[in-house]
Amino acid sequence: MVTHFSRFQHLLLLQSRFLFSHQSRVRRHPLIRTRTVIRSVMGSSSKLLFRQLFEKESSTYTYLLADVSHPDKPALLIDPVDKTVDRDLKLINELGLKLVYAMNTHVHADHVTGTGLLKTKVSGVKSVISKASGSKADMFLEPGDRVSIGDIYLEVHATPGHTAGCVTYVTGEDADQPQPRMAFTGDAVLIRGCGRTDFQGGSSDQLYESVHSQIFTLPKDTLIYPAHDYKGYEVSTVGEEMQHNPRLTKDKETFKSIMSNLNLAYPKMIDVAVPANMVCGLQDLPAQANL
Ligand SMILES: N[C@@H](CCC(=O)N[C@@H](CSS)C(=O)NCC(=O)O)C(=O)O
Ligand SMILES: [Fe+2]
Repeated sequence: MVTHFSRFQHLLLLQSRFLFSHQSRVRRHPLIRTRTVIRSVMGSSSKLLFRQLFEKESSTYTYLLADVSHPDKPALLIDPVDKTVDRDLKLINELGLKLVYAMNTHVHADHVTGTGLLKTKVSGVKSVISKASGSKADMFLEPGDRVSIGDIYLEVHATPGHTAGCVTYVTGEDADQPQPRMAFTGDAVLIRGCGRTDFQGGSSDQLYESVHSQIFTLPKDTLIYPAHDYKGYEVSTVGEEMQHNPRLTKDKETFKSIMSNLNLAYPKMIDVAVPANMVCGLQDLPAQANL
């Protein structure tokens, strides 16, 4: 009995040492602050390379996704900004990726998209946006369409309301896709906020319906990656926003009243950005003819 007890104790000790050293490794690892490592700790697919990049003047997030298990390492960018195209391309080259798609969640009003510029710098890149946006691009998406890079795909969900053509890109639900799922919500859902609805065909009624039917119906652990953040957040989840979003947790009438009383100044670049983004960001460049 004594021997048995001490063996048991020994096992407990070994187990607690393992847990302790594992936790310590995770806490002390110098790369833990990068989002790639966090994603792999969370159990994402090992095929997916994921980076969240920031453009500080417009507080815009650009997302880089690639399938690094594929020999070509095909990659896509979501919501690239013209001013940070060179930074993004440097990273893509350093990582040995092949940029295939430059996508937008909507026609942005606060910055010029980098999609057109990317097309002039990397041959074969295709610009992608929703058909409902009315913008120029190489590929037009409709609800339910999929955009694939290697084995990874994004599914298109129509989420109008901030603009008429807004879409959310959601990683696939199959077991071999990155888990938990990731939703790139553009300006439909911001962390603890949402996109304004006072221009570009915006409608608070429609935004409320879009979010509740297309985003809040995803699994609660789905990661939310917005196009902007003004408050210092990086990522949220569907469950977290369903519980804590100060606008979208309200009933529709209260939401509509909040949205009509935001009193926000128009984005500083709106008069430049919207016309430029309707032609893929290239209104002043000769390459426009190639779009
Ligand atoms: N001050 C910024 C513009 C800020 C702004 O209007 N942001 C938009 C998203 S970009 S179209 C928005 O929807 N904001 C919602 C909110 O609650 O802040 C500038 O001048 O560029
Ligand atoms: Fe926007």
